[in-house]
Parts: sequence; C-alpha cells; structure tokens
Amino acid sequence: MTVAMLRSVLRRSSCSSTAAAASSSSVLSRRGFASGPAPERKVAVLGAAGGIGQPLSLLMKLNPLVSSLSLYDIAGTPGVAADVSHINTRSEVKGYAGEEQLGQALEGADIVIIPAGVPRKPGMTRDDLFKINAGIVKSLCEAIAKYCPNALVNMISNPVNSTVPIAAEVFKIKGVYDERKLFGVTTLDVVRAKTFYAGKAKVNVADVNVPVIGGHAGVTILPLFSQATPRANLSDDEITALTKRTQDGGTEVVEAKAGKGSATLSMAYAGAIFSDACLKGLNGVPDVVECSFVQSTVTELPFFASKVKSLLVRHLTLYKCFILVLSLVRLGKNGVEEVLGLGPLTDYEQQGLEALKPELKSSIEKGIAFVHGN
Ligand SMILES: NC(=O)C1=CN([C@@H]2O[C@H](COP(=O)(O)OP(=O)(O)OC[C@H]3O[C@@H](n4cnc5c(N)ncnc54)[C@H](O)[C@@H]3O)[C@@H](O)[C@H]2O)C=CC1
Ligand SMILES: O=C([O-])CC(=O)C(=O)O
Repeated sequence: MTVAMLRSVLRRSSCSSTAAAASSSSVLSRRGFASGPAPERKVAVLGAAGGIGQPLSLLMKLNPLVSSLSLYDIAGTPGVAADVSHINTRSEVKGYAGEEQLGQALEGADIVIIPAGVPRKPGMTRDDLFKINAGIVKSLCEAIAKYCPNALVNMISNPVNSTVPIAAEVFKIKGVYDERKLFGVTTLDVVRAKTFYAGKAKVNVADVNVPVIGGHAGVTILPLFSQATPRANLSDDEITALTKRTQDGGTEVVEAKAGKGSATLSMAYAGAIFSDACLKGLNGVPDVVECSFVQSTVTELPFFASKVKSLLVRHLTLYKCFILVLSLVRLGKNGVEEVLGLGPLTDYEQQGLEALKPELKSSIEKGIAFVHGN
C-alpha cells in the first residue's frame, strides 16, 4: 500500500456521521489540520513490540500528521524502531525499552496509544485478562499522569470495559483527570459491523456507516443496524445474526488463531483510524466523528458508547463509548466536545441495551475497585 493509499484510507472515519463524511471531502480534512503548516504532533505507542504494536507503529509512521513517533515496550523496541524509522515519511522515530526509559518515551506526547498487555487464548473471556492487564495499565497510566498529563489516551488493552475506568481512577488520584481525553478504542467493533453489514446487505463497504454503542466485550457490544446506512431491507433473523457476529468477532479471530493470540492486524488498522481522528480533532479539523468508550451521561452508567460531540480540542466528532457506554462523540482540540444521543432504537436494540447494562456496570466497578485496592 502506498502512502497515498493509506492516507486515503485514514481520511475515512470509521463510523463517520454525515457531517464527518461531508467534511472528509473538504480541504481541511484532506490536510488533517486547519491552517498554516502541519503542527508538530508526538504519538507514543506503549506495547509497540507486540502483535498489535508493530503493525500499528507502521501505520502511525505512514500518517503525515505525526512528526514524532515514540515506540515503547518492556523489550524489543530498538529493533522495531530501527526498522520502522527507515520508512521515508515525515515522522522521526525513537525506540524506548524498559521502565527507566518510559518517562522519555512519554514526555511531550499529544496522543498515547496503549496496546500493552496479554491477549486471549481460546476459551478465555476478555475479563480473564484483567488479572495481568489491570496492573500493566495502572502503572502505565501513572507514568502518563506524571510525564504527559495533557495527552489524549487511546486505550486498546483488554478488558477495555475495565481498563478505561482504571485509567480514569488513576488520573483522578493524580489530579489530572480530564474526561474529554480518555478513550476506550472500540473502533474494531465498528469496522467489523461495517464489513459484515456490507456483505449481507450487498452494498459498497466504503459507503457503510454503523453506530456501535455499549462497551467492548460480548453482549456489551451493541451495533445499531437499524441506523446503518445505506439502508437495506434485512430480516429480523439477519439482523440478529449480524449482531451476534459483531459481538463475537474477537472470539472468531481468537479461535481461528488457535492459541496464537487475538486480532492484531485489523486492530492495528482500527487503532490507526481512531488515532488519526484524534489527531485531526487536535488540529482543529471540524466534524470528526468516531465511536469510542468514554465518560458519558447518556445512560445511568458512568462510561458508555453513544453519539457525542467531543469536548476535546475543537471540533472532533466521534462515536463515543459510554465511559461506561460506547457513544458517538464529536472530537475537537481538547478531545470530546459533545456526546451525541443514541438515536431511535428498535425494540430488539432496546432489549440489547437493557441486557448489557449489568455486565458493563460490573466491569466498570471492578476496574474502579482495583485502583482503590478493594
Ligand atoms: N480494544 C480492542 O478492540 C482490542 C484489544 N486487544 C487487546 O490488546 C492487547 C495487546 O494485544 P497483542 O498486541 O495481540 O498482544 P501481544 O502479547 O502480542 O503484545 C503485547 C505487548 O505488550 C507488551 N507489554 C507487556 N507489559 C508491558 C508494559 N508494562 N509496558 C509496555 N509494554 C508491555 C509486551 O511486551 C508485548 O510486546 C491485549 O490485551 C488484547 O486483548 C486486542 C484486539 C482488539
Ligand atoms: O477478542 C479479543 O480478545 C481481542 C479483542 O478485543 C477483539 O478482537 O475485539
């Protein structure tokens, strides 16, 4: 894939609204910044030597909005950084390995992407990863609070429904929490919903939009196919099957990889799309819309994914995960500008929403309790 092709892919927001779709053809969106020369932007990837980290680092190196790419892992990053650094694109690449170099890796970062932690094996749930990944995420967030408290944090490590609340609690304790700047990356659910819907509805996948709300595990993932565009006449059975396949998409990959990890390549793609949206928001591009798991008041849950306008920097619009629920959000120069509503739900979707709340609530509470030593 050429840089030009990648740019064109990144230009497409994963669950872009009509406004975002319209803006994607505008000069602003094409450039990825509002005016003047491209701003300097440092992006740090924590867990950069891993299955997601390596292809994600490659994709971030291809993004012209990045001027400095900082690759951190407990080991292996000098090699990944040397490799990626030979690509003839804008950003300067540096590799950092081991805890003593974490501060340098983070200093000055505008965006921190976290795919650090263990992946699932067949038979495991995402929650089974909590025991190991909760501690990893907590210590990385403590370092973020110290070295780059103003950065936007894109949390990929599972279980996202708990790791995002863990990050929020760490930042609160450190006195640096800004709910506009913390995102659970649920873009892969949207990517899958679009792919599966396009296949079933027999429409061009490049034209498809599907909001996905809730969280990022099993039934907490709730695609709203009634709001999918272009519209298609699918039967109730087809909608049920599409919903289930989207909810089980991660497990489908885990089983196919048969013990060799979970989704890495599609996740790297999804992570690159989401961080590109964050960069555009920071750069003042209007109407950037993605889905993400963010703090929300859309439901009684503290985190939820739904439609939101971001309070982030200026005008980034994003599908926001409720910070206990996944939501559509508008992103801007400070992160989330506005959390958008859920829109009209069918009875089936309303039932799905009620059904996901107990699990999502319990995963959120588990993350919060972990940080407070309960
Ligand atoms: N949000 C989402 O949609 C998705 C999330 N994931 C999650 O992403 C995580 C990573 O998955 P993979 O890349 O496949 O795993 P992996 O095992 O291939 O890579 C993880 C990397 O994290 C590093 N790491 C471990 N502890 C660290 C620390 N304290 N600081 C920095 N780096 C550290 C490891 O050295 C390794 O290089 C998993 O928790 C997985 O469940 C995976 C797919 C989709
Ligand atoms: O299923 C997993 O463990 C990884 C993941 O979150 C996904 O692929 O959606």
